[in-house]
Amino acid sequence: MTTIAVLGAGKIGEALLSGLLHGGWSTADLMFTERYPQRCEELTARHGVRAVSVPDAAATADVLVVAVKPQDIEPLLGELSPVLKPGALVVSLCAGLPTKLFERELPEGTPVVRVMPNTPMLVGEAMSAISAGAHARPEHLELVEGLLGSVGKVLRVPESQQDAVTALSGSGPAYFFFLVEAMIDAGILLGLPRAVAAQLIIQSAVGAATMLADSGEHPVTLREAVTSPAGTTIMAVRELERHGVRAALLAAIEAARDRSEELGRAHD
Ligand SMILES: NC(=O)C1=CN([C@@H]2O[C@H](COP(=O)(O)OP(=O)(O)OC[C@H]3O[C@@H](n4cnc5c(N)ncnc54)[C@H](O)[C@@H]3O)[C@@H](O)[C@H]2O)C=CC1
Ligand SMILES: O=C(O)[C@@H]1CCC=N1
Repeated sequence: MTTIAVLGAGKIGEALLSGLLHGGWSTADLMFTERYPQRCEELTARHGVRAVSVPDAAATADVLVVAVKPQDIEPLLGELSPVLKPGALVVSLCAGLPTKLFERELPEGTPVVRVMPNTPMLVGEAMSAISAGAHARPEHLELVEGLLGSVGKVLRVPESQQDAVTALSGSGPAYFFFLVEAMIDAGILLGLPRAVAAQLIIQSAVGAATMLADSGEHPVTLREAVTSPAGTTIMAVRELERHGVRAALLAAIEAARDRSEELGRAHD
């Protein structure tokens, strides 16, 4: 069995551990490192996975999944590089950071796979996009596909598309949460109790997402089916267009892509 160490078990690192456990992985094959002892205790209590040091992780794990903030990458790679086992695979979940940064800081020939996952990993519904570094072979990509396939869907993309992927699906869940939050507020504006508004909107989101995923229909077709001539929906759509919601989404996602590129350039 492949042994996985998550280096930096914050929000996404914990989501990966939790998703893998739900996907059938055993606690014996998983471990993590964390800089705060309290966080180690909390995660071990919650998931039964053991906390280890970076040298212990490097000595035992076949796959080292780096899940620290991009700003914290250099000290971690400085700690990892001298203890990394030859042949171990390094998987980065870090937004913006190119594989060449890892290849520069780690021993010559280290296979690196860059991944952009998202937090629905927690419920087995992640969207992850993966790209090979210079020394990653087909079997490394297959291993990562197997790993992430147990917590959601996986797509291979050229690394040049990873900043756009980060802006779309990496950050994407936040945009949906933002919309849901605003729509629940609209229910409050119309005088509904918060719990009622939340139930109405969350179930509508689940239903709409399931239709998008399962029907094979284009979103425009699905939206048109809700939009009756001179009905209620077209009145709302006119307001969405008047307030530039489509343009706002285009600009927002472009800004997220630009930030991902900037995070990478900070380590040139
Ligand atoms: N939160 C999200 O939705 C997503 C995050 N990512 C990427 O995942 C990475 C982590 O993001 P989050 O989990 O949101 O951040 P976070 O701040 O929740 O987690 C990072 C964790 O790393 C730990 N850490 C930092 N330096 C360490 C070191 N040297 N040794 C051991 N532990 C160390 C911190 O204590 C913290 O718990 C980032 O690079 C981010 O771009 C990628 C996709 C989605
Ligand atoms: O906001 C961020 O930087 C991270 C990367 C993608 C989602 N969260």
